[in-house]
Amino acid sequence: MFIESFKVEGPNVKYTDNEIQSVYNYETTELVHENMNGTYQWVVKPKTVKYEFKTDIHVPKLGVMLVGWGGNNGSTLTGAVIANREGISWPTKDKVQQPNYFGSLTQASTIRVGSYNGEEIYAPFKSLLPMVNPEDVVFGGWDISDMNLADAMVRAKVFDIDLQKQLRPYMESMVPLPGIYDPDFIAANQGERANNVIKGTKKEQVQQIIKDIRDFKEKNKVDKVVVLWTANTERYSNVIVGLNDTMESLLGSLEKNESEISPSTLYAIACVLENVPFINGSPQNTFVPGLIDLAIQRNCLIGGDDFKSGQTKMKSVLVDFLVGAGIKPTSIVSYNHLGNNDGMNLSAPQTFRSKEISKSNVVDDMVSSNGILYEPGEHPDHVVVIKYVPYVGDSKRAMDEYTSEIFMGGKNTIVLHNTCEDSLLAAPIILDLVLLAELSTRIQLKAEGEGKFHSFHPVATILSYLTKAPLVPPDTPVVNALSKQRAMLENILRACIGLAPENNMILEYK
Ligand SMILES: NC(=O)c1ccc[n+]([C@@H]2O[C@H](COP(=O)([O-])OP(=O)(O)OC[C@H]3O[C@@H](n4cnc5c(N)ncnc54)[C@H](O)[C@@H]3O)[C@@H](O)[C@H]2O)c1
Ligand SMILES: O=P([O-])([O-])O[C@@H]1[C@@H](O)[C@H](O)[C@@H](O)[C@H](O)[C@@H]1O
Repeated sequence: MFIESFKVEGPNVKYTDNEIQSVYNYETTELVHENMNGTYQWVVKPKTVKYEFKTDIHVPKLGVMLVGWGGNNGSTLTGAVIANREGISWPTKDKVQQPNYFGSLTQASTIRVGSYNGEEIYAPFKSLLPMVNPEDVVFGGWDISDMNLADAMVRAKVFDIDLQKQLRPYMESMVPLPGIYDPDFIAANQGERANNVIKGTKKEQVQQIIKDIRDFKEKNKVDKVVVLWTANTERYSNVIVGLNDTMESLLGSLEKNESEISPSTLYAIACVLENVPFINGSPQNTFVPGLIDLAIQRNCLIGGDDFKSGQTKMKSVLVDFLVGAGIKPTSIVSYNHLGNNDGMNLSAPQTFRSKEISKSNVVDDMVSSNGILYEPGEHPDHVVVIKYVPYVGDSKRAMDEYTSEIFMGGKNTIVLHNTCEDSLLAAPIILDLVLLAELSTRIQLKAEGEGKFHSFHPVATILSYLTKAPLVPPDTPVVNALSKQRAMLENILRACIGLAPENNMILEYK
């Protein structure tokens, strides 16, 4: 059964006029490798750590500034939120289509709250904690192309024509601010659209981005801004000692107008200096060590990398299932072709390499979790291929082949064909990223023994369900398995309202 909302009553939660306070006993383990009579024994010791959480329940008026606003993803998300807000429906050859948020974890998924008269009861994921309503979000942003959002929507060829016609009046007045353009970091084929760029030194460009954020905040009277990169994939920046390896070297390089600082890192510097959360939806290493250092020093949320939307999302499910079932993937071949501008940009070797890295590392944690199947250092053959085929446009076609070793020398091969519709999968993920980033900045926590409440670590691992290559703090494990990422997120939000993690035991019925 589905319920729209619920309230928790119990000793572990208190609702006040300003916040939700909770107490959560974090049940974990501590491992020791003990020498017991000459032989070493791993000893696992259950450990309970008491946490306190408090969540500010005042939902702000949120501004979302997209870098690459005029792109397929940016125009698609903007149009979709308008369609939902205005209740715009449109005829298709099958039916009259209603707007929705399908594909958004926060807006279209549910969580189990318990059983009632023998029936499982589910509630909206977004009912866990007060979140921004997407239809209250004010969108803006930058693009190196000056095309207005209505024309950009046409260029994207994502929405049905009748929907585009109805959205045009709302979007044609939306014009992206000039962006920071550096042809050295994206494919040369992007040059023809770069007619809307910020001139000046890199430092002057950063200062302009900061001014843009302040002007946007003032003009739209928003309480908070979150910036998200959905611009084109850049090549990796070279990480060089003295250039960008520390906060000081990065800021020093900015002063010296060093060419190796990428546009995405410049936007990120501006956001961190302005204490505005910055999320990277692409695979490049925007967050060079110096930027991470700066974000930590300024306690500003950063998150990424690379939206996990289709082929890789499926991979982080399938490999988790196979390895978890004791089946040994030995060969993973992931091919896809697409015809949108992202695909054109990825046709350049240096930008493709950024995407190849993020799409390839996603199985590492699952493989290293099973020493029965894999020897130390052993891993499946893993190939990623992306081809640009203009005709298919945004309708990316992914084809995967998974070959595994099974019982007694057997082999199993799974072949998938996945028509991903790139922007219709990515846009709801962008929405979740900005809403969850904003929510996480309203949560404070304190473990027993810590003197005072503090925010989550600025490197927002909490967003990892939504990214191919989760950015984590130094010395933190990377988890890519989708089910574990979703459970982590849900259980942290459950802890904020005094609910235990969903353990799926349903002991009462065993
Ligand atoms: N399913 C998906 O669509 C998906 C999944 C994961 C990651 N991504 C990533 O999301 C990004 C956007 O995808 P898309 O399909 O919307 O691409 P797109 O090419 O349609 O849009 C990118 C936009 O960014 C603009 N741009 C490029 N460099 C800029 C800069 N420095 N400053 C401001 N604007 C700039 C371009 O003019 C373009 O309008 C890509 O990097 C892509 O790899 C997409
Ligand atoms: O998310 P996913 O489907 O694994 O990966 C996708 C790639 O296969 C595609 O070529 C690229 O254009 C998208 O940006 C996205 O990164």
